[in-house]
Amino acid sequence: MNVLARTATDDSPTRRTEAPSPEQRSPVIEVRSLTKVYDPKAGPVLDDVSLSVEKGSIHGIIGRSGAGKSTLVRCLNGLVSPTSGRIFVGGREITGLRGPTLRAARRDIAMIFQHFSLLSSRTAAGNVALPLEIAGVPKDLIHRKVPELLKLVGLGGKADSYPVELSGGQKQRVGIARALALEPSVLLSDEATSALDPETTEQILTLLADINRRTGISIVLITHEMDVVRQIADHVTVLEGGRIAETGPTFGVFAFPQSTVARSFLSSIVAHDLPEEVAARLQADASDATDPVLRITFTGASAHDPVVATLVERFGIRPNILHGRIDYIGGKPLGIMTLIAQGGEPRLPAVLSYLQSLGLHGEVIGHAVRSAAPGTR
Ligand SMILES: Nc1ncnc2c1ncn2[C@@H]1O[C@H](COP(=O)(O)OP(=O)(O)OP(=O)(O)O)[C@@H](O)[C@H]1O
Repeated sequence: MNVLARTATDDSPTRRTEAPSPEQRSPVIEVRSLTKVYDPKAGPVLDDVSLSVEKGSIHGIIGRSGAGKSTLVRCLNGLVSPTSGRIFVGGREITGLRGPTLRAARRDIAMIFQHFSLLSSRTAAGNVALPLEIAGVPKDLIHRKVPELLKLVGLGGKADSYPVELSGGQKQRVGIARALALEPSVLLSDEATSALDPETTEQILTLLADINRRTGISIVLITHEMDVVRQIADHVTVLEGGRIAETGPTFGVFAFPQSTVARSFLSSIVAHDLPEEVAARLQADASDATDPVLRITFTGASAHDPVVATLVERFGIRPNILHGRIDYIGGKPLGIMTLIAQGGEPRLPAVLSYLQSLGLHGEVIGHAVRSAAPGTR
């Protein structure tokens, strides 16, 4: 990669739109059966984790607190030794490396942090120059590279500012420029936007997506926030209790989550929990006094079909819509709507096959006992 051959613009897109070339599809990181035990009495913190990060991709690793994300990232950059398993970066095994060979391998994996980790005694330019100085890059080259790196992250005018004179977003931009200085093939982002407000978070994510698109650098985003993954990651791995709950293209994982943990992350952006009053009337089995509660997931082009009108006209159902919203995951529309299909119990199989024929996912999440009180909406 040559980050210096490209410069950033202000109109950078937030999402990847270009399909990766066949060369890009090979893994830049491969983790095989990684297990980490700190304390045998506490059990493994990472338990038989295998995953692959494609070259040129933005791969989110999401999990709740304690899921093992930081341990995984520390194994990837060689700060923590796995108990067992193997890690390959750019086809080269890094597990077991020590001393100078480990340091050389780590140059190819740069990192940005939640609290930026800048030296307060150095200017923005001085911070970006640091890894180049440590690597013994000649001074004249450093003088040429540093301004280009600062320009790449949109900080061309802040070379002489000290960290205390910079906003959180600007500090993270310095952190990104410093991480890119040695032209690594992987950028690890460990909760890099967690200390930033939503607007600055979006700007930093836009910058990361732009750098990924321009330079082809692979980015691994460690986060506990679904919104971060949703905005820029093309692949996601969901960690839970040290194990992989799900992994795959972001849209597929969150449009059709298989695990409880992925579903709960989805709920955090597409709030589709039932109103309490309806939840209290919900039962698992149908009876003469119930109506089915349907959750319909709309994806892609199907998001534009007149489904609700068809439920009324063709199936004679009176839909009582409880919640509906279209959101965007990796730039693709994902709609989730929950409704009580009043009068729909007898026609349920026909309704579900109609939804399936449109490529929609219909799920009966329970059966609501009819309310005596008017207005369940
Ligand atoms: N150096 C260590 N020694 C012993 N236990 C550790 C160590 N580092 C982490 N752990 C334990 O490993 C588990 C996973 O921690 P880890 O920090 O990897 O999770 P995480 O998903 O990054 O959580 P968070 O989002 O809260 O940082 C926790 O139970 C933690 O207490």
